[in-house]
Amino acid sequence: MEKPNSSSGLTQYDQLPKILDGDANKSPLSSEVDGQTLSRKSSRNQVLASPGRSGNISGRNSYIKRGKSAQLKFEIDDVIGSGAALSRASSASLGFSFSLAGFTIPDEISDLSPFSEDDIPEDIEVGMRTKFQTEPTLQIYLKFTEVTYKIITKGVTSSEEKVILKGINGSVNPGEVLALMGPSGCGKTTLLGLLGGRLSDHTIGGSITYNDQPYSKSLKSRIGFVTQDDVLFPHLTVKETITYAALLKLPKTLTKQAKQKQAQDVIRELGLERCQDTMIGNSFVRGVSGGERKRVSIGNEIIINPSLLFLDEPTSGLDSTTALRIIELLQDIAEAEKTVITTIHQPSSRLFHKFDKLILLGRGGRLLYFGKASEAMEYFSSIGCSPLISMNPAEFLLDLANGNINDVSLPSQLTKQNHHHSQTILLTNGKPSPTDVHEYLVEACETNVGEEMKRKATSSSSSVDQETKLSNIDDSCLHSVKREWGATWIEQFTILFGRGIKERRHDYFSWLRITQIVATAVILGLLWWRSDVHTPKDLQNQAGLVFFIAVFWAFFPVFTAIFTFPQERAMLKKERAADMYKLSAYFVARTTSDIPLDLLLPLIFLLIVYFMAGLRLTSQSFVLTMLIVFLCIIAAQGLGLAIGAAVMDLNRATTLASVIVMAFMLAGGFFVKDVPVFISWLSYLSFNYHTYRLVLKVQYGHISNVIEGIKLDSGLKEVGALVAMAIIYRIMAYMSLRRVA
Ligand SMILES: Nc1ncnc2c1ncn2[C@@H]1O[C@H](COP(=O)(O)OP(=O)(O)OP(=O)(O)O)[C@@H](O)[C@H]1O
Repeated sequence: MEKPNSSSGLTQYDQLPKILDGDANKSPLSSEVDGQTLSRKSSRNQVLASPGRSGNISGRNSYIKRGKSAQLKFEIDDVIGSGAALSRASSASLGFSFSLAGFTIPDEISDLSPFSEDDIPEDIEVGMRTKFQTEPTLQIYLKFTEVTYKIITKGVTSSEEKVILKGINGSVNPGEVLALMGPSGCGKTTLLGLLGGRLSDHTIGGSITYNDQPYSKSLKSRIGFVTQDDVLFPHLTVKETITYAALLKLPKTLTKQAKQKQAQDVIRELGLERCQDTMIGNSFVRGVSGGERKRVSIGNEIIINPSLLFLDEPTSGLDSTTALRIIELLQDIAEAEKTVITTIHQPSSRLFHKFDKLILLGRGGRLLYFGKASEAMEYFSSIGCSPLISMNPAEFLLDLANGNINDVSLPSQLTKQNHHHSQTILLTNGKPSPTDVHEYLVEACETNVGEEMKRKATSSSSSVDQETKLSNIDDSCLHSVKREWGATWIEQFTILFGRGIKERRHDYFSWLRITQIVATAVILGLLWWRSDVHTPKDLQNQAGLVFFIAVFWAFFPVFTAIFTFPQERAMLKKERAADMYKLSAYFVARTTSDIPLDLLLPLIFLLIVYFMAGLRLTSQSFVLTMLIVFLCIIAAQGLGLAIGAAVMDLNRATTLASVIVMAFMLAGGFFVKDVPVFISWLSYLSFNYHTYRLVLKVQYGHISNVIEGIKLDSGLKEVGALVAMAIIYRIMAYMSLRRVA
């Protein structure tokens, strides 16, 4: 969308009365008609009339009611009055079809008389379309020139350089939606990541600027980045997800209530009210639909009112109607002067016409087109490439980018060139090879229009620069070095702690898990039913149970804790990239939020086993045994966390953990009484060893100082060792985590 009314400096709200008061010819709607194209705002008015899109612009409904008839009439007049302009119109919503011969207008549309008040669905009268994030935000224009990106893949003997992107130029202004299109593997996601500041290393070439300044960390809080896979907690509801994002991301100056209200506003704006109490879900848990999940991901990002919004294939896997809703949503967001950049795989014709600008990438990350989406077909036609049959423009462009030229007419010089070089160039049915076509398109883009594009990119950015200055928004904050956290450390900790408990309550209190613990406890209770320690043999028998308890409550937490960081890696990276919280706050919250839940199950376990098996029946012994088991769990959790954070891969982590845990168990003092000196250090590292000794002391310390060949002392050394393990393993886990986030 070209910037409407840029010189007027009016906000969209300010403009609305003008439009609706019938001054249609001077309205932004008409001012956006650029050459042969209809503006997005113009086409958006079609959407206004579609049922189901309600929102609230309280206080402005009177304008809307007054003007809607004129507005819609204006729209139809515009559409019918300009044949070429139809290419920009929201054709599908009116039932237009695109073909080589041009657009055809269905009879029922051409017969339309102007709309009357009665034609407007009720819900539109009530609320009209949602306005997005109308609070002023720093307008950012993004410009990139000659962007290149290489990766170096290291083999066993040599390393190889691979060019992912080469010579990419473009720009995008506030209020515009730029689509990145191209065949799979052409580098769309990579380009998006580069523009969004998500990729940074020395192999990046060219220049990427934000209001003519390079990327700085302070931009993080102004960028929303929606990844291709929705990174959301499956067990949180829609409302919880967006509210937690609001609490963590919105500035400290807002109260908790204000943040919650903002979350509720976003839920409403995104039309998620009906499913706000539904869990997000995943492949195991039934949750919201794919389209709703995508909207939640978008909501998570727009909650901060970002100036720049990046989206990686937001319509993938969605049906065409849902995909259309998502793209309309992006338009709504852009209209609030945000800069929106999205990759898109294979948009339908309807979707394609909704983008303002387009970048078409070819194989090897080469630029084939940058410009207005509505002018792409015209451009390719001007260089001699047109579809031979009726097809969706996006399909045609992707065919060209993929080298599929079966239904494409090509310029004569390309065919002639083949005749001259028939020895070297493969011909397919008299057509040039896809590689030649690709080269031709790249060269055409570079030589014929590359310079023009660069010039346009520069001129449009400077015009926005001018506007940005006019808007009186201080952009010095764009380049401040200091990070702005949305909450204090303590608040971050509290929010993350609460979120952790909510997300995992289902795991911990799943009936499966409780059944597992209760069943194990009952089996142990039955096997050691009312055991006593009257004889050394009985004592040896019961010591077996004590050792089992020490092993069981070490294995269990290690293998649970291993999953903690690898499972949340994507979420952690995403949230840290957005500077949502300090790593230390996340780490402490994440590791402590498991503790209450992890301590409840052993309590249930011990209550069953202790009394069934007839362990020492004094309240002091029970409490001490319980505390020792708790300490063992906390130490073992530390090891699990450290392994998970160091390896960050579940397969490798579980393999490593099983070896370590088995070694600790064998060195625990039950199986091998006299551990050889050269490996005796292993016993001191084993939490099983310390736990076993402590429980032996509590249970049988009153009988003898030597139990099962183990000399029992005060137990302080063992307690110290377990406490040290709990701390040291956690420090190791934190250090490992710093590498990845
Ligand atoms: N870290 C990496 N290591 C090796 N290859 C990489 C890396 N990152 C990207 N690539 C390669 O770069 C190319 C572009 O990847 P990218 O994900 O950007 O493509 P894409 O256009 O988004 O693909 P798709 O549409 O299938 O998602 C691919 O060939 C990919 O294999």
